[in-house]
Amino acid sequence: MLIRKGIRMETTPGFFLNDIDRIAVRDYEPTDDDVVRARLRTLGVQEHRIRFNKGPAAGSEWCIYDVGGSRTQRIAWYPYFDDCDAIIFLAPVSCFDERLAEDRRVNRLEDSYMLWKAVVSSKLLAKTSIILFLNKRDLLEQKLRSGVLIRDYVHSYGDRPNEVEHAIKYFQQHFKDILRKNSPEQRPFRAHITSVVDTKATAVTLSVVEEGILRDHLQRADLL
Ligand SMILES: Nc1nc2c(ncn2[C@@H]2O[C@H](COP(=O)(O)OP(=O)(O)OP(=O)(O)O)[C@@H](O)[C@H]2O)c(=O)[nH]1
Ligand SMILES: [Mg+2]
Repeated sequence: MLIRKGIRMETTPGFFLNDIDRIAVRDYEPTDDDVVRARLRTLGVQEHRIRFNKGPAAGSEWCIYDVGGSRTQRIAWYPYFDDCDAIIFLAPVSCFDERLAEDRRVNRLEDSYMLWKAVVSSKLLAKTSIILFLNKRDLLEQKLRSGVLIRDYVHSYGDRPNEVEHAIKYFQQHFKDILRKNSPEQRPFRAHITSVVDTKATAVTLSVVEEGILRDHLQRADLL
């Protein structure tokens, strides 16, 4: 745990401890890598305005809302659904064997499926682009390598190979089926496999997402 400028940060195990000599100095300044590894719980809704000065969205300003994901925070989302072009939905694929901190009876992956179903079936969001990030791929890989068996937690996984690519394909198909069955209007299934702590790869993913959101936005404007 790091305490800095009044912010409590829980950390990805090992990452900060391995770098303790760099961090435990008086004039420590966090790097981008430190920032993405910090566990900084979002309370309520945080608004960020970003002006693009290059790429397809150059010249425009986007308003990005970061919403708290835990169950008690979700009620705060609804006022933002009204006028929103796109949602990036992060589902942690490494969490198939974990339970919610706020309700130990609920498996985290099951909770992501339920929340995804609620979001994609919302009539208010029928025209909103929804992009799924199957996130924490790196942690899924570590977990499977350490010997955790998916079928012990996800019984329907059966005899499929206990390997990262097979697992992601299986989870992804489940999200896709939920979208197909519950979306009030037909819409494409857009998914990316991510480890958002890999800032370079994430920048590439985000530029693809940016283009897609712009395209959808222009298409909607054309239809109006
Ligand atoms: N290794 C790894 N760690 C990740 C990844 N994505 C998020 N994390 C870590 O997971 C922890 C939680 O990330 P946060 O961004 O604080 O979580 P959040 O989903 O916004 O949670 P709330 O703010 O409570 O909704 C942090 O320590 C992140 O560094 C990933 O793809 N790989
Ligand atoms: Mg957050």
